[in-house]
Amino acid sequence: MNKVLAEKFLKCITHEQSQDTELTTRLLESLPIAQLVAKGLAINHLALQNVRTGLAGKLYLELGPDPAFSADYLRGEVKNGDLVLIKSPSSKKDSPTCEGVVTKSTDKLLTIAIDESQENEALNLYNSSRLYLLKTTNTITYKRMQSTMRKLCEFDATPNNDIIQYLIGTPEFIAQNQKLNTKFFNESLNASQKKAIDFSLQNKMSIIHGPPGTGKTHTLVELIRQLYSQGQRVLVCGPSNISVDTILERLAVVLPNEHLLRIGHPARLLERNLAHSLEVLSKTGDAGAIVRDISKEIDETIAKVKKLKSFKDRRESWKEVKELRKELRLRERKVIADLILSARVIVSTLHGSSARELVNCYSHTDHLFDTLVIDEVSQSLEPQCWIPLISHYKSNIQKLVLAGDDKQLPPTIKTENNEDVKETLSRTLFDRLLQKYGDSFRNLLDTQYRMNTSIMEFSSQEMYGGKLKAAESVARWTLADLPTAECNDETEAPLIWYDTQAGDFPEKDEDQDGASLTSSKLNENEAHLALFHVSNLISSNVPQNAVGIISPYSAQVSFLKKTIHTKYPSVEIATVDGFQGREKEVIVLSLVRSNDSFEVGFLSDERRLNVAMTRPKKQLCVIGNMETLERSKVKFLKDWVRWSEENSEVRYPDLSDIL
Ligand SMILES: Nc1ncnc2c1ncn2[C@@H]1O[C@H](COP(=O)(O)OP(=O)(O)OP(=O)(O)O)[C@@H](O)[C@H]1O
Repeated sequence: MNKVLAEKFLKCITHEQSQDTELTTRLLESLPIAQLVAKGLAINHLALQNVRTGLAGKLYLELGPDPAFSADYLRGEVKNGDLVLIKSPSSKKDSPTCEGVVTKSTDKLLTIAIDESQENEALNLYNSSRLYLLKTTNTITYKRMQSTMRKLCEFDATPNNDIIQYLIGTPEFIAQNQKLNTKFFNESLNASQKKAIDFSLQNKMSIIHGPPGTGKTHTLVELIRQLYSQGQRVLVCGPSNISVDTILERLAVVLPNEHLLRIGHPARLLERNLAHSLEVLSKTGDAGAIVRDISKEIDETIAKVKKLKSFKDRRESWKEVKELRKELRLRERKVIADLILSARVIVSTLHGSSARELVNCYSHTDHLFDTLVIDEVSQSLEPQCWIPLISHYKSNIQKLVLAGDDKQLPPTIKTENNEDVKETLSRTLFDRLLQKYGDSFRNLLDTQYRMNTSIMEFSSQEMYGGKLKAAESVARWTLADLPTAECNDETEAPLIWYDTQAGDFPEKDEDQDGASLTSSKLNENEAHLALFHVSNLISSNVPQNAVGIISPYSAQVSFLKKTIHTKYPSVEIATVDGFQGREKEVIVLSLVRSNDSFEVGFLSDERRLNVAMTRPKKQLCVIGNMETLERSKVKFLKDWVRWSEENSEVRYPDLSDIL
């Protein structure tokens, strides 16, 4: 059984990787550098300003604007954690190229961490001018999923671990559901949260289903505290750095900090979590003292190398650096193993859980973890969830807690041309287990602490079987309750819909000039209407930073930024994905689609819309053509329009008031 499952996933992951790489390559090859810069995929006209040793002995390259060009700031967008290639425009075969991770990005300086295997190339970049940088596909996650699936294939029989057997399906899982006498650290937890914790404590496997704002993180933190107090060692994972950093931040408030450890590249962590970073701890404080001296020596030698003119001299000095690094690694390995073995709660991304540092510890111990917690499981590919289980097979993990919401964003899948691959990968572990074991081990958190009841209501009915409740503290709040805001028609309404069906708000394609690979839609008048509504709110003293604007279309997001940021720079504008897991006092949702053929494109993705409409706390303002949605083929959209006609304040905007 393990073989069948693993082979199927292996095939799908390999296909997905090739699609992902192909799409990026197609874009990078088909568009000129200026367009890549415009699309946020490249930064041009760079010069290498400095090379230094950064955290964990990695080489850090600092790039700034090339003085040969007039601009003294960098154009383009990269963010911390992006994987990039730094290239020289030379067409020569051996022209230097480096791959690295962005660790810092400002208008004037980019810092890129690179692996020591690329040190020679990095130094040769000093001699090149007009460097540029391209964002690339991160192949590491694919490689880890593939090697995990290969290992799962290699077991002759079903692996000898209860959790793995439940996942693969040999024994039937029978849930225990008793009320325990748990002494909760946080007594303010609601009944559904306490029930979910009791359930997870008494069963080997559980799902905590957390709809928007229902305190999923709150519940996980209490559960981890309970497991910790029982003396357990817990591995906490999620698909992204931000998913696990949110939990770590809150754990740091309630658990002894010396028992918390974060695995992962420091460039990708939230700054406030750096104090728990394995890489940082192994370099600082008492633990790091034995490696600091040698790091200093490495830096001094590198400083010398940079001044050398001839390639031969540089290579000699480089050898010296390599020897020093070897010694550094030996010392680091000991420090790292000590830190891991003394930690009790270890936090990493799913693919980070197979980090060499962790797995190497099995040469000192047979057992690292008792429980595995996976958050945002509905956003994770199933093969990703297998990475910690297989990497820590030796630990014989006895408890698995999955948390997520199958009604919010699914994992991103790049494959478009193969339905079988798409279907296999889009079915998450959450979905598969629910289908297999029914609702018996799903624990729904049923009280949300974010939205006014009217904002929550449609989502609750359509997505959660009408089971969601609004906590008393939020059920009736509106923007008028903000300390600065005036009380008027603009601030008192929790739900507003500007219906644009009169015809003055046509959608259009972003561009038809060869960039069809990423072509998106926009609706300029909707953006002007958004500005109109935001201006009304701000005139009513709603603070700018309380306002968020969401559109499912990236072209509309760009146009909204252009239209709104000159006047209101602190209003946050992003796609739905940019707002997942976040909230704002008020959200303006620009739907864009407005056409006579009732085409709705992306809007048919109900999970994405569910995320968008559940971000606001006190007001949801929708801008959209009700007719286009109502006459589309999508039931969710038809239901939404009909429900909104009854339950929200519908306004009919007049373009002459707006422009
Ligand atoms: N039992 C509770 N009593 C009072 N407030 C609570 C309770 N549980 C959660 N909250 C509050 O609800 C809000 C959402 O909680 P949390 O961030 O844990 O939810 P989440 O489900 O992880 O959120 P998201 O929807 O972003 O996934 C927080 O402000 C939290 O303090």
